[in-house]
Amino acid sequence: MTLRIAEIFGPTIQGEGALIGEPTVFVRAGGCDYRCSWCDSLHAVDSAHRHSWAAMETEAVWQEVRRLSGDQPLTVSLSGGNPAIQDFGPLIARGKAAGYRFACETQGSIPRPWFSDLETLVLSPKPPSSGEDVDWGAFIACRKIGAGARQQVMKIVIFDEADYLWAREVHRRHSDLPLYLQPGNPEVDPETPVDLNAQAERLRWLTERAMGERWFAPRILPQLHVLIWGNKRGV
Ligand SMILES: C[S@@+](CC[C@H](N)C(=O)[O-])C[C@H]1O[C@@H](n2cnc3c(N)ncnc32)[C@H](O)[C@@H]1O
Ligand SMILES: Nc1nc2[nH]cc(C(=O)O)c2c(=O)[nH]1
Ligand code: SF4
Ligand SMILES: [Mg+2]
Repeated sequence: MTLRIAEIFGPTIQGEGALIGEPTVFVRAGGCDYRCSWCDSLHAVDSAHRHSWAAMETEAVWQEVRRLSGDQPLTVSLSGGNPAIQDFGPLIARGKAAGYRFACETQGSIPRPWFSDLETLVLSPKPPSSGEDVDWGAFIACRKIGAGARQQVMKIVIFDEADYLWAREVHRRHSDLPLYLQPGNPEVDPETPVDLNAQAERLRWLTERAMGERWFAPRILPQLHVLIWGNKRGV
């Protein structure tokens, strides 16, 4: 199986959502069916960056994961781009046989049989500020396969009041999925420093908005890697 890979990096800590703080190696797939206005990983999305993506056999990806982890089993997070465009089934099988665990971050637009082989499926439907429209039929198909994973969670990025109200409504329809909210980071150029005070202010607004109306369903978290390294790539 040949895979289009934008980058493989780590070990680092998972900076977002349910597995925050977990030692992780990231495999970032090249290519995405979405173009979110605020995407922080355009180097894995925009075909202008295609030349920097590598065509790698599953075995080569696996060997790189082994090298980075020093052969110690840990969590491998499949992200992107949308990793669901490609077939990560063989990589997951290879890694699981060696005791590694797999997580996947996807917007939930393409269902894949290998979702059921994951430890953690993170579904991240996109709110109005992204400029994308969610195909809820596809999202529900992803959920159905994801039911075979050990856990399945939802993570929503919030930039503004419209996103917040949207997240409340989505949670109403999918209240059985544990929900994580994170404030959006509007500065995604890796060369420009992140304004951490402004990020803290967005987190404060989001927290007070939810607590103010006694909405206790979501866990609200910052992007830990952004606090540590800003928009640096490969961390
Ligand atoms: C780069 S995406 C790749 C995986 C998949 N395409 C997705 O969107 O779920 C990984 C995570 O980063 C989030 N994300 C992307 N840009 C962001 C930004 N500017 N601020 C906060 N989170 C962002 C996405 O919503 C997603 O949860
Ligand atoms: N440390 C760290 N945590 C992350 N969580 C989600 C990421 C992603 O871009 O998919 C990411 C990332 O790029 N780095
Ligand atoms: S779906 Fe994910 S990778 Fe694709 S453009 Fe949106 S945030 Fe970026
Ligand atoms: Mg990211």
